Amino acid sequence: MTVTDVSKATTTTAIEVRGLVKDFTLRHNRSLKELAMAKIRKRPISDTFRALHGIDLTVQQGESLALLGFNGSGKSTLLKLISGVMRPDEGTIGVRGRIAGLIEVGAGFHPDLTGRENVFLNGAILGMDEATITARFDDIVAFSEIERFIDTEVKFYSSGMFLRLAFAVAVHTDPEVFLIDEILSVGDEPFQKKCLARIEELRAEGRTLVIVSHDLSMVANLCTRGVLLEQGRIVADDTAERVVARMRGEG
Ligand SMILES: Nc1ncnc2c1ncn2[C@@H]1O[C@H](COP(=O)(O)OP(=O)(O)OP(=O)(O)O)[C@@H](O)[C@H]1O
Repeated sequence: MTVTDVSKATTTTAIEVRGLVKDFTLRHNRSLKELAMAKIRKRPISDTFRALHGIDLTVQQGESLALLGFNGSGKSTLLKLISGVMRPDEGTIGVRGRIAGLIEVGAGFHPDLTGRENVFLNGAILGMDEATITARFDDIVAFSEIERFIDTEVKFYSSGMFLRLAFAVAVHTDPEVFLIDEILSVGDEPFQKKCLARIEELRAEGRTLVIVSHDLSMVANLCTRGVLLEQGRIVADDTAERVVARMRGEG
């Protein structure tokens, strides 16, 4: 986790983000001649792109928040910073409680290990001890419905199979804060429905959810709050329904 200081936040705060800035370096492929000319002319061969411009966001425990915005607006970058897989250039991030993130298909899995070995690896990354993973192993595999392939190396898995195992492990870590990026879309419809039902249960139990999705109907149903990003800035923070309506040009 990047920073875990929620001292100034209230006791019900789950996520506290202040002044978050993220820059990426854009490199350009150039020929040797162009590189030499750039050096002679003292022109930079790379430039910086600011993906997030000082984001402030507080999420209360038990809130279900949809991060919305068009392609490239900074949603995944913000989620990666909150989950701790990426570090900000400026600003602070505080998260209270056990956090599980489904951010990229296959992230946290080792390709040369089997599904079974990866359940233990991924479970450990998400903070479960070996005895707990062993106790929950059968439930994890049953949820994923990929029993037949559990001893196959995951480099042979399809993206839907990765999602199945990753989602199954993540929900069995008993997360207090659950971050989900677009990846549900790689699951087939029955599995997506099963994931959504489980997410609903987590919400009903008072877990904090942050969801990135382009499925506007789904997030309008699932989430209570919507935050709209535009070019790395928050431009709306309202009910999910109203933010979805605005994105559809109705608001
Ligand atoms: N590793 C990286 N290197 C360079 N630029 C990046 C990197 N990751 C993201 N970006 C850029 O940052 C901006 C925000 O990207 P991000 O993936 O957060 O957007 P998004 O809102 O999740 O988009 P989408 O809806 O298409 O998934 C984009 O312009 C993207 O090209």
